[in-house]
Amino acid sequence: MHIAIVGNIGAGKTTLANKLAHHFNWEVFLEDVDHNPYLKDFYDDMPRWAFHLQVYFLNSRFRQTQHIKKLQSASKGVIQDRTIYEDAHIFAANLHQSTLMSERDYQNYLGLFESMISMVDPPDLLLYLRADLPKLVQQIERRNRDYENNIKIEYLKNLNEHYEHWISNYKHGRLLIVDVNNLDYVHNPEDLSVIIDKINSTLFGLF
Ligand SMILES: Nc1ncnc2c1ncn2[C@@H]1O[C@H](COP(=O)(O)OP(=O)(O)O)[C@@H](O)[C@H]1O
Ligand SMILES: Nc1ncnc2c1ncn2[C@H]1C[C@H](O)[C@@H](COP(=O)(O)O)O1
Repeated sequence: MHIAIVGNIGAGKTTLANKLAHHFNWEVFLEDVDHNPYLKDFYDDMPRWAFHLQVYFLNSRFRQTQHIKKLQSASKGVIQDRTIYEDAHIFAANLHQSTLMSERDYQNYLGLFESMISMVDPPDLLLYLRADLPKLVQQIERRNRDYENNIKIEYLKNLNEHYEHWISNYKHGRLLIVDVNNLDYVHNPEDLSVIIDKINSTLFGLF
C-alpha cells in the first residue's frame, strides 16, 4: 500500500506523513529539504536557480519512487510526503507561467520528466491537503525556515490555483481531498482520527 500526501507549502504534509506512518507502522519518505543544495539560492533568486532546483527535485523524487517500488514489491506500506507529479504539474508549471523559468529550460525539463514518468507507479491513494492562504501563511511562519520567510502571498496563491486545477483532473487512481483549514492534528488527536477514518473508508471500505 502506498499513500502519497500532496499539497501546498506549509499545508501540513510532513506532520501528517509522520503521524500516519506511526499509526499504520509503515515507512515514511520525506522530501529532500534540509540537504537540498539549491533551495536557499532559489528563494533568493528564482529565475537564476529555477531550472537547477527543478532538476534536483526531479532526480531526488525519481530515486524515491524507485525505492518505493521495491518496498511495494516486498508488500511494505509506504507514506510519501509530496510526489513527482507536483514538481512538474505545480512548481515547474507555475515557474514557467510566471516567466521565472524560460521556455527552453521548461521544455528541456518537461522532456526529462516525460522520460521518467513512464517508469513511475501512481500511489494507491493520493491524499490532497487543501488549505487556504491564511492557514498556509500561519503554518509557514510557525515552522520558521529562514529561506521561506520572504515567500510572497502571490506565489502561494498561484501554487494553490495549480493544485486545484491539477487535482480536478487527477485520473491516476484513488483520490481523497481533506480540507485542513479547521483541522489541527498536531494538538487534537480527534482531528487525526477523522483523517484516518477517511483513509480506511476510501482504501479498505471500513466505517
Ligand atoms: N493541521 C494543522 N494544524 C496546526 N498546525 C499544523 C497542522 N499541520 C501542520 N501544522 C504545523 O505547521 C507547520 C508546517 O507543517 P508541515 O507538516 O511542515 O507542512 P508541509 O510539510 O506541508 O510543508 C509545522 O510547524 C506543523 O507543526
Ligand atoms: N519542485 C519544487 N520546486 C520549487 N520548490 C519546491 C519544489 N518542491 C518542494 N519545494 C519547496 C517548497 C518548500 O519551501 C520546500 C519544502 O516543501 P514543503 O511543502 O514545505 O514540504 O521545498
